[in-house]
Amino acid sequence: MARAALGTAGALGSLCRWCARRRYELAPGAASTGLTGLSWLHHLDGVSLGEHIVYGVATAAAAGLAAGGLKHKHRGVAAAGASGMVVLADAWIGAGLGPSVPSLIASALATGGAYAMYVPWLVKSRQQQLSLQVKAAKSGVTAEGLGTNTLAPGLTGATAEETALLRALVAMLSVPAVDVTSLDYTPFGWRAVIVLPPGRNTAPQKVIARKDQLAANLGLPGKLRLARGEKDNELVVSLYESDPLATSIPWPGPSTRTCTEPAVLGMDAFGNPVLIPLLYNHVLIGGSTDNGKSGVQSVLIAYAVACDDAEVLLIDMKPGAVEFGPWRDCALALADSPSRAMQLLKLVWAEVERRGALLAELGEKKWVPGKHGPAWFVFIDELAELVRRVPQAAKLIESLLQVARFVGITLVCATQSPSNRVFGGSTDGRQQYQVRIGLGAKESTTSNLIFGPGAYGDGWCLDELDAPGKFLRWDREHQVPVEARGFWMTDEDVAATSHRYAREEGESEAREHPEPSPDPDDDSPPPMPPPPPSGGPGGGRPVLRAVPVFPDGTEIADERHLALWQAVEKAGPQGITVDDLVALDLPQFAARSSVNGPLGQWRRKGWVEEAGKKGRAMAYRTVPRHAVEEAPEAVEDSESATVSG
Ligand SMILES: Nc1ncnc2c1ncn2[C@@H]1O[C@H](COP(=O)(O)OP(=O)(O)OP(=O)(O)O)[C@@H](O)[C@H]1O
Repeated sequence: MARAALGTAGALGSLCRWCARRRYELAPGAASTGLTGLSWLHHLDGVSLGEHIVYGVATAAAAGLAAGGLKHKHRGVAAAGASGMVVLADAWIGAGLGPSVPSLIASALATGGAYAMYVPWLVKSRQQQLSLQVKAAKSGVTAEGLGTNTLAPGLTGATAEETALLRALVAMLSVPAVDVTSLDYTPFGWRAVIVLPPGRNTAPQKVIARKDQLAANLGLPGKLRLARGEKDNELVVSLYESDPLATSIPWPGPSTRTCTEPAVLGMDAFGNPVLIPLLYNHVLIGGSTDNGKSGVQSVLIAYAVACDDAEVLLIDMKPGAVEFGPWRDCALALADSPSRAMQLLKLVWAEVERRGALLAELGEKKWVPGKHGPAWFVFIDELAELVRRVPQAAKLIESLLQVARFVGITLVCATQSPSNRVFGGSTDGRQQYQVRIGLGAKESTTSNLIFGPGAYGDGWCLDELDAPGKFLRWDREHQVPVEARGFWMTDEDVAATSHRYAREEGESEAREHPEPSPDPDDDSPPPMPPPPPSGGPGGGRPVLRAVPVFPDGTEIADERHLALWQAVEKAGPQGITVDDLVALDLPQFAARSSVNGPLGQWRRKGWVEEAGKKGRAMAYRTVPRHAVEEAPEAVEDSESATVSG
């Protein structure tokens, strides 16, 4: 009830503001309608014969005046007489007949006539006053110096803020704005949408680039924010008089138990909750260090673990998984090193294939959590670090981004330094992220890399976010930047949530994973889904194997190198020759030259040594690990060294 009343009051307020803004355009229509209304009132009161005679005489006099004006070619007198005649006739008909079709026709004719005369005058007068103002501005005379009454009516808005904005814009562009389509008062100040005029330097991006000038022209206290509106000629102007997001907003707890509803990430400056539809939408989170990326991810993880129809898989590239470690107990899998990350990604890929095959069997197009099985949310912290350390992960992630959505698998990737390499190299993987969240970052390039080329110029300015956890969100339905702040989860919140949604000890089954029910009319056995990958639904928590490492502790992320390394290790103390390694026909090592590359590097690092001659060729063996620990620091060398055979 109270909400309906508030809504009605808001709508009324908007209507009044619109009328005030358009008062010059509405004036003739309002006058004519008012006159007709009064004449109907007169009708209700009863019109005497004497009054009819007065109406008649006045109308005839006005007609006489118009005729006289025409006869003596006096345009002014003719126009005044004609208008008077129309207006008086309208009033007479209204008073005589009351609310009726003839009265409405007379009123419409009077209104039309009034506009026919008024519009050319209004346009001319606005042009004159504008040119006067521009001339005055050029010769250094202030608007006030001209006198308030000479200010162009087109530059006087419905409110003081609107007027200030229109004048600040015309002082900068020398052309008035076409329209102010909305001006709303918000918890932080006000926000207006302006339609900019055509011209050489009047595009929103050009105005945004001159924000400081506009702020100076405006001369109002507060912080000015500009952004491109939904249309190419729209500018969104926000004046933050206060900052409703200045203090952190405590996390209110999980909002839902199903991932078919969106996650609530925080609040925006208008006081609205920021809803992130995580299901079927990959999310990219970017921003420089200590600006709240992990905080945002924590809120999203908390949402996902609370959902009965979702599973969480985590990849944390920070040593020791400091960010995601606390969520270990409620995650289906946690990878804390490059090789484990790769295994986890492969596991996810296998699951994508399994789900795809299952959907094909069922003849369905989309994975529905709860019906087909749980949605998977794969969170990756420090995406750039993952791609740097495991380059082949980029391609796999790109493939997942392209196909995983419709099988209910969503990637949520956070990175400090988004770059094309992070997005999979040549192709623009960024486009696969349907939701993008930008946290504070000093460089404009970060804005462009997260939100797309030119975003900074359109107002997606991450350098203006002045507190950790503040962000701008972009998705299909939010194309205009609005400052928001993520909920803040304390360590205690994380620990309590992780404990509350922890998976049972030894839980073998993941979430319920329904199979299609057989068709009673169909004798053939129901389609069997392909076997799940190790772990995951039906297989419980996946086990990420022990990580194979080189003697210096770095992981052997490349599988082909791993096979070669294992072949040398397997040969034992007597070693193996290059020809024997080639004879093993390992992938990518079918020629001496390809074996020589890594073998040479390992020798230079002191991991592999000569084991003596076998026939005419030198055999090689791995150096015992304790010996390697004492070996001098390895020299990074991308060039392959040749090993003699
Ligand atoms: N939503 C928030 N509200 C208030 N303060 C926050 C919020 N998010 C983060 N912070 C503050 O900022 C600090 C850094 O946050 P966080 O660790 O999430 O940043 P980050 O961008 O992930 O950093 P890094 O790149 O080092 O991982 C936190 O310790 C906290 O004090």
